Amino acid sequence: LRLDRFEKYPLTFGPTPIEHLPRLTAALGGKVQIYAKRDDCNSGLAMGGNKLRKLEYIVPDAIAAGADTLVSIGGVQSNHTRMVAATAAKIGMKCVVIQESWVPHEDAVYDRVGNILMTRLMGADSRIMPDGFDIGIRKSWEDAIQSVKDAGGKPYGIPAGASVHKYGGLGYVGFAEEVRRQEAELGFKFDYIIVCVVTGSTQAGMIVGFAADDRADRVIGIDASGTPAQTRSQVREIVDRTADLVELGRAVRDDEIVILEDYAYPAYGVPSKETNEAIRLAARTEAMITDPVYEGKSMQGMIDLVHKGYFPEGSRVLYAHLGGAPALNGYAYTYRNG
Ligand SMILES: Cc1ncc(COP(=O)(O)O)c(CNC2(C(=O)O)CC2)c1O
Repeated sequence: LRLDRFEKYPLTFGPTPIEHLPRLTAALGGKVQIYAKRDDCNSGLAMGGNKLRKLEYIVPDAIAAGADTLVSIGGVQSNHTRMVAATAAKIGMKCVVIQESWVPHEDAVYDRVGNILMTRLMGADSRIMPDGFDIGIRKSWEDAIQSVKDAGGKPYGIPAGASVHKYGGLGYVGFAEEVRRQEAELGFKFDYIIVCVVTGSTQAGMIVGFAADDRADRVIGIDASGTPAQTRSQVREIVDRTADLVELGRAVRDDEIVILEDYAYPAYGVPSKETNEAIRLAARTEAMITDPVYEGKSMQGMIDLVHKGYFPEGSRVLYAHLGGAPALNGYAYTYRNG
């Protein structure tokens, strides 16, 4: 795949570790081997996470454009806007982030802790807006870009999750290439990769990357948006754009895009009882911290799929941990009793 033709600005420590999870494997019956790839531990920038892999391919374009301000968008407890703020601080640009009201929250501290606390600490201009959840292009974001221009700045717009950005899928094509190199060292290949999907470019990049060795349909997306049709069409769009950019050489078929919709309930950013049980199981068997918005739901999905026998006995399943733990602080009330 022609990934090498794209400039990468280093924001991460490099390849992320793959670790076997023996106690979680045992807790799920021991017939499917569970591993995790720790993209949640990928950088020293403000607790890291999946968006930094994407931003490594986006930053060179922002610098080439002569921008002085990164402008992005997410919910109040967005991990993405926290990582854009971190990137701006690290490369010496200013940052404006729109934090829309994507989650009906029950905790009084929700808009003061975790991701938004760090975003503010890193000097970003974080603007809370009343608009509800939607992964698409928002007027609030376009207005923020204009406001930077009106103030004489040079804005560089990064859409939600850096997903529909022209280079949004490249980072996770690189993830697939990295996994292939690690598989060569491990002496085996993973049968499935589990990934949380919302704005789509994480899974879309993986699909293109793993299509190169005919494993696109082994990338199992667990929807956490609660708007699966919109998420699926965004994944489709990003797969096609990214496949062209890296010269995959073939079209990815619709049936190769696997997105499971059964775990996003009750709504984006609202954990179910099963989500909370999954978060506790991973924490108590492997001290692996997942969150109620994203990774808790992909963990819930993986656990359910194992119980349902979705993975043939002996399968090796790679859980992509993409970050998200800081948002737990906005759910302190939910987990007050552990
Ligand atoms: C920890 C974590 N895990 C998975 C995802 C889903 O990734 P995609 O948006 O690329 O599908 C996010 C995204 N988060 C968004 C955010 O604003 O934080 C883009 C929605 C995430 O933060």
